[in-house]
Amino acid sequence: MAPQPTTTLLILGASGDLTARLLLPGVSTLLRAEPERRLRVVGADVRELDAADWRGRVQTALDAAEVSPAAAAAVLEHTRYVAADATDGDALRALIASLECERLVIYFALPPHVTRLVCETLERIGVPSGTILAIEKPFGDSLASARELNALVTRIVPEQRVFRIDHFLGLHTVLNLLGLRFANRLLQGSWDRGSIERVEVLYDETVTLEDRAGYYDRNGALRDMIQSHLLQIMALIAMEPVATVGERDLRDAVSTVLRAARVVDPVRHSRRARYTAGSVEGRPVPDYTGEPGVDPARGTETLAEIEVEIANARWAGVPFVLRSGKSLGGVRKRAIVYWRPPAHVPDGFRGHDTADRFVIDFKPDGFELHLTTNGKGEPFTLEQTVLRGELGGGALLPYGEVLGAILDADPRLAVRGDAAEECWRIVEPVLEAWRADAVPLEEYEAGSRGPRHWASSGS
Ligand SMILES: O=C1O[C@H](COP(=O)(O)O)[C@@H](O)[C@H](O)[C@H]1O
Repeated sequence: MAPQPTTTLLILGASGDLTARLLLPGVSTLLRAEPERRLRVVGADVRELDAADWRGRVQTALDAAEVSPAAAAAVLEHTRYVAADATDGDALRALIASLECERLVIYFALPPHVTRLVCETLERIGVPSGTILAIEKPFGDSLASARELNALVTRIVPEQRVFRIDHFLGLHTVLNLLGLRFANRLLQGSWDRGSIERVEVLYDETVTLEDRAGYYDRNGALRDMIQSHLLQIMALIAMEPVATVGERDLRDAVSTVLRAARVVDPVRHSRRARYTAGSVEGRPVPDYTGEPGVDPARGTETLAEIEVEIANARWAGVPFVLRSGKSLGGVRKRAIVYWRPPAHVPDGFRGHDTADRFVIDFKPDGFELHLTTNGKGEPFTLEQTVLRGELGGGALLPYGEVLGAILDADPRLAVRGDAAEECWRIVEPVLEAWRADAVPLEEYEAGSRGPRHWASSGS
């Protein structure tokens, strides 16, 4: 087999938190699992960063992942950091020329408005043939901006070489949804409106802003989590069976189901809230509006919920509730599929009142099947038995999984342009209703489960 070309991973925005916290560790787990990969890592950002500081960051990630000495040495030999403003055409041209690379991946670890400026620059100066663009979420900040960005990036490289990154798509449980849904008969037979009453995708976090107010306060929970990650998860739960797990089949099926999805009444079917002072896991948490970097006038929500309807023969009438928030009292990162009650439970049984459900846990990976069964001892008393299973996690961190796919030019784990637009199309009416103040911005105490009257605060 011909040797693979060396890929240069050029990280724009490399001095930021995302690179140190997620990208470099992701690259490192990839190199631990596949030390034969020929990869050069170059960081660039407007901020000056000492060469030793950058090398130290790379080395720390390689050491933490226990990458083999030979593979780590190969990366460290060539890695470097360049202080450059990538929105400046001359600076970016010089940076790309200095890479002398066989194959280039440009990774945008940048806020959406800077990503757009850099893409405009790339359109002017051009990129080496075969270049891949890997763009972090959120992809744009509205339907209109996502459309413009799609048009822009596909003037630089073809769609197949645009990787809209969503690290959730590298989560094993999320990928395992495909096996769970399509490779066993048990679930396939009851995966539709005839059997399922409601689906919830919940992503409750205990973390607060983690020094990301600059990004988060401009976006809020709906844009940060629901518009991207949770709608993608919903699509995998709801999509039609595919003939193959090939890129075209998978991404077509995701887009098709997203096209059928909508928030029927954005005022009745959305909620927003932000946290007030409280305590999370023993840590005091200040009022959101008092967090450093937050502009209280923006009215940013830290907890959001929407109810989506999928208008097709499989799902019509089944609510898909998507919720995510920060500074909550407990972590819930799961999807819950509630089955309808049986058509008839024989008279004489007692204790049958909890819906049977299938719970898919994203962190840690696993699932639970809650089934109504006969109680222990007393034969005519019903209770719920929980069957638990682990879902195979992989050797890679989600970012490693996603980066591996980028380096292999396999777009299955990336969001296609039309799907990115559909996600914005779904949330846009909600954003509009919120802008018009048609939905009140409620409050919840940090450390609680959210406003008490929200149904999703209890399940
Ligand atoms: O993309 C994001 O995801 C994280 C949650 O993902 P996890 O893998 O850490 O569970 C979220 O905290 C962050 O705000 C968001 O930007």
